[in-house]
Amino acid sequence: MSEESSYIFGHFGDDFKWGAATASYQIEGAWNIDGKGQSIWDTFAHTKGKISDGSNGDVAADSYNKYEEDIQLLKDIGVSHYRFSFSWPRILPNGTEEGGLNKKGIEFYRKFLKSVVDNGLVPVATLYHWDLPQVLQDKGGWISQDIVNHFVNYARICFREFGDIVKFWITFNEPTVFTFLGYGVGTHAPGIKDPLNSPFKGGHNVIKAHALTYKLYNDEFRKDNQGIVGITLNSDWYEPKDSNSDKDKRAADLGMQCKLGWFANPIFGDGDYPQAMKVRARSVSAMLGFPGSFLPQFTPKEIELNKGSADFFGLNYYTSRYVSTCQDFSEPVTEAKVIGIEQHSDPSWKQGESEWLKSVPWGLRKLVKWIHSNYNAPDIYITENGFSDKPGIIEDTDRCDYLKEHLQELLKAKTEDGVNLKGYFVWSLIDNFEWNVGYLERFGIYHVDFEDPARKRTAKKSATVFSEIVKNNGFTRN
Ligand SMILES: CCCCCCCCCCCCC/C=C/[C@@H](O)[C@@H](N)CO[C@@H]1O[C@H](CO)[C@@H](O)[C@H](O)[C@H]1O
Repeated sequence: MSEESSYIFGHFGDDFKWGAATASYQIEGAWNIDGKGQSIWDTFAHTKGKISDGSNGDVAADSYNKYEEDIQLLKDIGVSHYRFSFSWPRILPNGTEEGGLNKKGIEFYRKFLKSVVDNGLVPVATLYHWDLPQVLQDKGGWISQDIVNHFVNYARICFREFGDIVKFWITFNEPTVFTFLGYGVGTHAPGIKDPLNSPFKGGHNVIKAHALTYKLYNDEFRKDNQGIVGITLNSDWYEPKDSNSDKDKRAADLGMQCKLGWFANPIFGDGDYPQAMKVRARSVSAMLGFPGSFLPQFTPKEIELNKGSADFFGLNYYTSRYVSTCQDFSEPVTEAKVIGIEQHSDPSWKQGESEWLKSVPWGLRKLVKWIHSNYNAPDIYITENGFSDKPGIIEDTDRCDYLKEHLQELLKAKTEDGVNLKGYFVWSLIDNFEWNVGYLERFGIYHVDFEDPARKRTAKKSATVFSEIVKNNGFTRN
């Protein structure tokens, strides 16, 4: 089952962008400071039993106060771009402008952005990295149709307040994850368990909100601000368990269509959900006595709006799976059971500290090639890629190997396969709050001491290894 790989030398090209990524709830802290409203992650993490180590993001890496230091770290590793996210409730504590704009929140982000650009870095802003204002969740959150306009209005405020500085926008981070884990299995905020209905209703609203936000930028901001707007989707690569089995090949394709295609096909494909996903949703619905399909339908007008609503494809990649077919639908309902597949891994794959994360570099090359050929060769930015280990490791050899090996595969995809790869952002710049597992799994190339009130940052070995690749813009012979 192993895949051959070879080491190559070469560079990514002059226009390739290097960066590091973070997200507001995971690093900022200051959860109730300077007028910030409560987010669903504040509520969730403050609820006993939801986070493995009982922690929360109240202080996190304290980047609200230490962002200048973070910017210095970015300069130290030599990247040109910083991917961060705006906290919606820091800007709109009650979710909407009518509920009051938080001037201090706007001032904070303008100060932060000024420092980013004054230091010669390019800001890449994610509008939504999962911290929905709690007030909006109380009105139904992503399941409510009203959220579409609320999001577009929030986006308008960000374009208006920050569009002179921010030219690189990502509407959503990983919608499959926040809809399925947040509204399906309930391990993420807001903790709703309804695997066969709510994630798909929520996802439908996310796609509509994304497409309308893209239109908004085109109609009202693009001419003056000259920026780009895209979305970040995540996917594992699904490889047939037996490459000679047609059944396994179909299972792997179904996995790709349901996981990546769910959001990619409407935006980068024909404007609608993938046919295979629609068929699967109808058959699962029939099996469970759900009338029609749990997958909502777009109107022809919505399909037109969805189609082509991104200037680039943001991709987060962490791991891959071998896949075979599976008809088991016993409790608990998992993502794989909904899709109708069984997932397998190879014992030789290096295991991260996160149970779901195994290092499979060749999967990334196959994934970007798949995107290239299925969605008409879009510009692709790897907006996240990284490896987890235990707290406290500074000599993080496994992460160094992971980054080098994944960048090797990307170099092959770019130089040998002709994939339009435009940039790479490591996840993450610094150790941070890793959602439902708190601080037990670390992804930073800089260590953060969460016991220290000063949240001291220390470079790990991977910071040096990564910065060397950035400096060489690839892999050179010494
Ligand atoms: C009939 C159709 C059925 C479709 C069903 C599809 C179900 C999709 C379920 C998705 C669940 C995915 C769980 C995987 C999660 C990881 O990839 C995720 N943790 C990655 O998140 C990003 O990575 C960082 C490290 O975990 C994280 O800190 C960052 O904030 C995330 O952006």
